[in-house]
Amino acid sequence: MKITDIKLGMLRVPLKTPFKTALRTVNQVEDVVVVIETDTGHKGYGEAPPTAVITGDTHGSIIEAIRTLIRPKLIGMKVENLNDILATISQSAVRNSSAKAAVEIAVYDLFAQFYDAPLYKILGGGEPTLSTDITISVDYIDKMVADSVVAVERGFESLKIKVGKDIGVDIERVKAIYGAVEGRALLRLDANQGWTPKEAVYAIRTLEDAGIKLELVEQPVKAADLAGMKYVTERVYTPVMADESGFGPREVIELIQMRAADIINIKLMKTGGIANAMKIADICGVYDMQCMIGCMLETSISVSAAAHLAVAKANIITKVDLDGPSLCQFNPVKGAIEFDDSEIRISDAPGLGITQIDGLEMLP
Ligand SMILES: C[C@H](N)C(=O)N[C@H](CCC(=O)O)C(=O)O
Ligand SMILES: [Mg+2]
Repeated sequence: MKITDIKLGMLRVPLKTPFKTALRTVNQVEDVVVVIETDTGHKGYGEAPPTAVITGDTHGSIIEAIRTLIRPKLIGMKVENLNDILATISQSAVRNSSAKAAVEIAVYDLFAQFYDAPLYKILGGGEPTLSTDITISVDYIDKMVADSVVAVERGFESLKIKVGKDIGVDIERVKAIYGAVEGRALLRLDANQGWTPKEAVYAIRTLEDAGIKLELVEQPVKAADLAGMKYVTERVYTPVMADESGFGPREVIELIQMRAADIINIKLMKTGGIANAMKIADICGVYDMQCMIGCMLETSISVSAAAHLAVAKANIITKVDLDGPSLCQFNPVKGAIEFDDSEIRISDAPGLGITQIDGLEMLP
């Protein structure tokens, strides 16, 4: 199965409600879609969101990297020579992790189709179901409480509460939400780098002292401040999870060796795709460290790849934050994965199982 072309498109889907974090506010998913064509007629799909505040990637940088640095090298390569293709993508440029992830996901989609098996079986097997949390955007306290109650009533058992805007209000936000949903859902906080190390320790200890049990706190301090991550991790009982601080395997090894986090959030858009994500899961397995599988603002194209990976590594990837498609007003992707509120069911069709993408605008 030879790669004959790599085409790009744009997929736009409005969100149900604005997505607000300490880093940004977004109203719609607007992602670059990769379609890899082959001489057998099979197509592989991938997706890259422009999360400039986290990955540095924009629409322009994603499109340019794929068109000029990756596409010319991949055309003519055989899908069954997966490791050659992975090395070629990885060596095509430094960084550009979202562009690399989108292409790699499409290649894995084809590789699994070549063997006529769903991707998770190629990655190691497992049960094709997952349960995800849902994000509660940082907002006025009353709005966050109302959103949390609705999410719990829809059956979500884990809520990812965005904080990191103002330490005093953040503490009140979490207390109010905990009071409203206590015993009905686990609370994960994500500060998206919004606190200083001292603020983070103060906030988490204040919540712990108030008897509030948090499942974890994600990325309390600036991404590059590993000493700050360690400072917080050492001083609180609540597990601290690294997100923006850990992109690839090397950074994760550093985080582990420094003991700067208790959990790692693996996202394909940070790792540059599935191969590095598997390496990170294996590294964490060696150190008995748990992982979360996370996503950016993505539809079911790339979220389905993350879901396949998660079920294949379910012994290490024990936490799931794959709510991108749930935040969208509609699902433009047919096949792949089915969402029933918190429950995700992976298709048993070959590859990612994508059969149709509505509203995909191909780029010239
Ligand atoms: C969508 C997912 N639940 C999430 O919260 N991801 C964010 C980053 C997403 C973004 O800003 O696009 C995270 O874990 O920090
Ligand atoms: Mg995060």
